[in-house]
Amino acid sequence: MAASLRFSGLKTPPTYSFPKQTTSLQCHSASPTLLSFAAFRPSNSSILRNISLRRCCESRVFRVCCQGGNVDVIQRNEFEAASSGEAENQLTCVMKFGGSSVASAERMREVADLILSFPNERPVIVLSAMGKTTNKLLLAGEKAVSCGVTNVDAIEELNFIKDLHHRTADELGVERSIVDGHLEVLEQLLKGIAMMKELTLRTKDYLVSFGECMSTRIFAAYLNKIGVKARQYDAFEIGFITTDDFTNADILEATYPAVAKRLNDDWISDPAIPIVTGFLGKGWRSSAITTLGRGGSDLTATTIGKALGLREIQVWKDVDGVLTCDPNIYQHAEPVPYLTFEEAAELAYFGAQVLHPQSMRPAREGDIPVRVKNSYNPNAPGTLITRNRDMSKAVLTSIVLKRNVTMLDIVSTRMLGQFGFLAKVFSIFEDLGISVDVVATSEVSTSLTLDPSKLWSRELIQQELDHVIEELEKIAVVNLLQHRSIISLIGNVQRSSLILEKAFHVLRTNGVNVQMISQGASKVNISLIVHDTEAEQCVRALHSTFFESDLPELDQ
Ligand SMILES: Nc1ncnc2c1ncn2[C@@H]1O[C@H](COP(=O)(O)OP(=O)(O)O)[C@@H](O)[C@H]1O
Ligand SMILES: N[C@@H](CC(=O)OP(=O)(O)O)C(=O)O
Repeated sequence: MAASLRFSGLKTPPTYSFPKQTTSLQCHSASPTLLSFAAFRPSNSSILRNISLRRCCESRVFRVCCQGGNVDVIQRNEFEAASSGEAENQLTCVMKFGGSSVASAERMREVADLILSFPNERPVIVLSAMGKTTNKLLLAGEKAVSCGVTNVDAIEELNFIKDLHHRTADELGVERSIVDGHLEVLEQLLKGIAMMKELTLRTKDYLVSFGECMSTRIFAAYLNKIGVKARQYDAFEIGFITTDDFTNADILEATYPAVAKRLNDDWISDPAIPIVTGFLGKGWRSSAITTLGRGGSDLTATTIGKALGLREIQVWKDVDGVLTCDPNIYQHAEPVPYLTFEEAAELAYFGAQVLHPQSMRPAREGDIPVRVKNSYNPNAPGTLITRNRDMSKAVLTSIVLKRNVTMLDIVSTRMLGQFGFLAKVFSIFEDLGISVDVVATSEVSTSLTLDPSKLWSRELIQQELDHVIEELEKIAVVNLLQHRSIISLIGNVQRSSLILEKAFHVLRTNGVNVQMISQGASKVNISLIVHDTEAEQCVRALHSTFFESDLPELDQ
């Protein structure tokens, strides 16, 4: 059976045939640069895979790409003829506001004004929980484990959360009933935790979901109250399908067409600004609520951006963009005007709290620019993250610190010439499901660091480490070094000699010994491992050298 390409949401959907395919393809988004499709299994309409249809700049064709390569080509003018008229009314961008941006009624009002100050945009809004609600929910859960059922209603954090959401509703002039149901269930859940005397990862995710569910309901109600039509969505009800890795779930491919279809269909049939919960998903096996890891609303936003093929993804924070280093470490950090997806991903992965580590992936795959802006200072230009940027003058872009890292020095017990040593070492980490961050290696020895977040999210940290070492000691002498920090120099590795020369000068002047260094395949990151106690001082000194004094003229 030949496959066909249907353009959903169009009044007279054209159909294209794909002679060699046996699936049907349904368009779920259209933008000037990217169209996304889902391939459906004809027998039961389940999603087979997503397909990106990208504009070929030179020729007047769109190219359909399947996993294995191109499967067919469509004339661009045919598509444009089919989709014209619809594009004018499509959703244009996604705007994500983090907890700091929606921390109070006043902040919510300012965010509403900010959204309305872009009359030409038809945005999808993604919100995090208000202020520190997620932390408070987790604390309340931990207290419930040991406080006894009768004392749950006295948990300070529960009362703080109730008060914050009631007060916010009152101040915005929306009914408290918009969150009352959630607050009641939240209290029941805490009583359940108190009764069971345990807080599983699955329950933790359900517990923290109340934060985003309530902030989005209040905000949507407020927009409607001031005459701006808005519709609230729980991400786990509109197709955010994830793995069942509670507290750290990954988004599955099926999410893109499902989310696009739901948001587009609703928008076309009854336009209202979508207000979507960040951070949350639904486990594909368990059907339970999952979360995408702390700070996961950024990932929700980029996922929606890619799913709908939007023009731009905006993440609104409480800082003037991505900065040259963490402002909590060094207050003279400066905004970085431009970054590539690769630089931003390294920066996020190596610990810059400003972006979720996985959030660049959908944006890069969809080639959708990400703008990091300050909701407290909207006129600041922020940071623009795109596929490419002019690197000819770039040396160092940002310095990132990841603290409390565990490092292992592993030396083979057999001497030179032993093959398979590294393979054995890494298979041990694979078997135990532990991620490795930075590696430096020779034929018979290797030093590596373990991803702290992957360890922290588990309970048996010490036992797990003991187990790793026990396994490694069967083939090597192992030295465990804790309380180390990774300082990542994100920048133009084409200039690595200059970066290293300056960095080592700074470190020597400050009497710091580097314990490991790695410049891997990534063209944007050099990692230095130092002791935790020296790390912040190093970052400040490096910042002064790279960003506050003139660097030598660069050869072009
Ligand atoms: N390199 C960096 N650039 C900008 N902010 C950073 C950086 N490193 C750490 N941060 C911290 O990240 C915070 C913003 O991220 P986050 O708290 O997740 O924002 P939100 O909750 O608004 O999404 C800033 O307030 C800042 O303290
Ligand atoms: N509320 C969640 C998700 C999130 O993304 O928050 P924020 O945007 O405030 O970092 C958290 O605190 O992790």
